[in-house]
Order: sequence, then structure tokens, then C-alpha cells
Amino acid sequence: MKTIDELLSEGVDGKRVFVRADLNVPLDGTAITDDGRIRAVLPTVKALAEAGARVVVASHLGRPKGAPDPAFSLAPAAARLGELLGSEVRFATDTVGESAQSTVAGLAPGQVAVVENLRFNAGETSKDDAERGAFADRLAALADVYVGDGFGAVHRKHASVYDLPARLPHYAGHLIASEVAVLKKLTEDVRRPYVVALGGAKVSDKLAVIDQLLDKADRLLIGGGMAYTFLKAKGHEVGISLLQEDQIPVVKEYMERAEKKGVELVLPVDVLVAPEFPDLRTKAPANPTTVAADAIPADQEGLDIGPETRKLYASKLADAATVFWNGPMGVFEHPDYAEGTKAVAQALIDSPGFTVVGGGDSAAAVRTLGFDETAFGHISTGGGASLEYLEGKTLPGLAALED
Ligand SMILES: Nc1ncnc2c1ncn2[C@@H]1O[C@H](COP(=O)(O)OP(=O)(O)O)[C@@H](O)[C@H]1O
Ligand SMILES: O=C(OP(=O)(O)O)[C@H](O)COP(=O)(O)O
Repeated sequence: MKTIDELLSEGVDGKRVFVRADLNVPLDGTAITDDGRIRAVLPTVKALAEAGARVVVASHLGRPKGAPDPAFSLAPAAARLGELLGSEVRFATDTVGESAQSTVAGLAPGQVAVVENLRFNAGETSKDDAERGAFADRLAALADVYVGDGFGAVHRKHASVYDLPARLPHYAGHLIASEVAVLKKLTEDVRRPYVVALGGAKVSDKLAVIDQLLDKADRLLIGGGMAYTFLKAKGHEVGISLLQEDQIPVVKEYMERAEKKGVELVLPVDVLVAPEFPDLRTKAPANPTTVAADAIPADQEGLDIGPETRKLYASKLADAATVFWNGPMGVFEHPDYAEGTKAVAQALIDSPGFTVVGGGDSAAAVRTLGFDETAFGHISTGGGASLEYLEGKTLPGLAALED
């Protein structure tokens, strides 16, 4: 994989360099609640700008449906990037159209522009190779060189991640290079016990990785929205909790396989429930009830792990030599449901082993809940990406940078 260092030594002065970043930051309206992913791409953007490149930064944000949607505009991220760089960042109000073309054409060497959300274009995420390719052609017309630095999206076979680098000279940015260096060590030299904690809301994506993790980890702790599919598979009522009904047979098979292989698959013993999802804007008191994991009322939703589970998970992490954690244990954005995530974060800090936290929201959670980032071995900007890397999968966005 050629890296940005090689590109810089070849020289970029005056070249249009397309940086595929992951600026998928959590927002409260238009306010960024954690800018970690923007900070993470700064070394690459700064190095290119200082070397005189015309830098075109592109990213997705959220999951809009292939058409413009103001709620998912990258404008706040572009503004924040400008603040962090301490220089003007221009913003194109479309991704490959008139605004993007004129913004890029107007860039002087050393200037930076951000184009609007890649996913406002159906071609970005299309499963159809030709449709993705046509969009990649339009992106390629904006640049001379491609730098892949959106580690959080390298597991997506999307136009800007997979098809575009095939059309331009391509290099890995500083973030991708450093993420891969850390995660590679975890696949080559895992000290045991190796404990993986999984939670969050992207349940269908992340259930799939358990298949491989059963061959790699010694213990799997399940929390967050993922837990309820397991509880349901055990025959328990889960009320109106997040549920991946079609995955119940798969999850049953995971539980059987874990038992046979001697992998500890640990589920919540108690959870916090409420009749409705909390208001994350007002943070009005949610008044949750603690119930046993096999006694969730039919009209209630599980929104965090309970106090007994917090203790149980801390004990399962206490002797870990390696920990990988992706996915908050509850709806940590609301103070009434943050205790599970706090307890797991603290247990990682207290564990004697090498600890990795992965994922946009997980990384945001440890920072916004007040933990010291340096207390963890590594905080990865990618959740799904790092999990799939640890599974041993070929990631489209890394493979595309290799040849
Ligand atoms: N029990 C739950 N029900 C619904 N959402 C949940 C639950 N537990 C956690 N979440 C949500 O999961 C989200 C993060 O999930 P995900 O995107 O998978 O994590 P990451 O970005 O770290 O990979 C958070 O916004 C959090 O509110
Ligand atoms: O937030 C992300 O992934 P993560 O939640 O697994 O860390 C990335 O920006 C990828 O986003 P996607 O899962 O909508 O493709």
C-alpha cells in the first residue's frame, strides 16, 4: 500500500488531491457533539495543504437515502474543519455538480474544500457496479490523485471508497496507516484472555461479525441494542426493544457454537426499560425501571444494561489481556442510560490488558462521558471497519489502496 508519505515525496504542488475522509460525526441539530473524526483526518489534510495541494475533502454523514437531505449536510463538519485548521475551508453545496466543480476549480494551491455528503447521490452506495462506477467517474473528474483516509468506511464497497481509487493514482492517508498498524498487531499477536464487548444500534451489521469472533475471542459480552435479539433467541420477552427478528436462528446457532467451543457468550442479566425512547434533545428525565433480563414488560423498551450486568461485565473484563469494545451498552446520549457505557469504559481502563475502543459513537461516548482518551490503548475511528478487519475479512477500501 503506497502511503501519503510517498505521495508527498513525489510532490503534490498544485495537484487536486481527493481525500476520502470519514466526517460522520454525531450531531445535535447542526451542532457537532464530538469532533474526534474531524481531528483524526487533520494530519493528512494539513500535510497536503502545506505541500501546496488543492485539497478536496469528501465524506458521508449518516444514512440519507441517495438524495439531498439538509439534516445530513456536511456544512457543520466543513466549518469545524476550518476552525481546526485555522484557515478558510470552502464548502460546495453539491458533491459532483456545478457547485463542486466551480469550488474545486477556484481552489488555489494549499486551499481546502469540502464537498457535500457523498450519500446524497444514489451512485455512492449502489449495489449496481455500473451505477457506482458512473458516480466514481464524476468524482474522478474533480481530482488528479486519491488519498484514502476514511478508515470508518473502509468496510463499505461504495463508489468513493472502492471504485474511485481504481480511477486515480491512490495512496493511504496517515489515519488509515496508523489504524491498520494497531489493528494488525491485534490479529497477529493476541494476548489472552481476549474479550470482545459488543453493543450499539447497527445490529444486523455487527451480528454478522460474531460468526468469526467465536473462533478468535475467549469471551463475548453483549450489550446495547444487540442484546435483545439474543434474549429473544433464549425465549424471553423483549417488549418493544431493538430486535433483528430474522437473525434469531443465526443467534441461536451462535449460542450453541459458543457453548461447544467453550467461548463465554455473556448476556445482560438485568436491563433498564421505559415505555418510550428518551428525548435526546431536551434530555428530560426518562425515569427508567430496572428489570431482570427475562422479565421485560411487553410494552417497554430496553435502553441500557442494568446494575447487576454492569458488575458482571466489569468482572469479565478484570483479567483481560486484550479487549476490543465496539458499541455503547445503552443510549448513552441520555444521562439516564449512560451508566452501562460508563461502567464498561471504566472496566477497560481498570483492565491490565491492551484495550481498543472502536466506532464513531463508542469513541464519542468515552470522550463526551469525560474519560481520558489516553487511558485506552487505542481509540479507533471505525467500529464496523475495525470489527471486520479483526475478523480477517478483506476490506474493499483497503484492498482498493493496495494495487
Ligand atoms: N438498547 C438500545 N436501544 C437503542 N439504541 C441503542 C441501545 N443501546 C445503544 N444504542 C445506540 O447505539 C448507538 C451507537 O451504535 P453504533 O453506531 O452501532 O456504534 P458505533 O458508532 O460505536 O459503531 C448510540 O447512538 C446509542 O444510543
Ligand atoms: O459510523 C460509521 O461506522 P461505525 O458506527 O461502525 O463506527 C462509519 O461512518 C460508517 O458509516 P455506515 O455504517 O453508515 O456505513
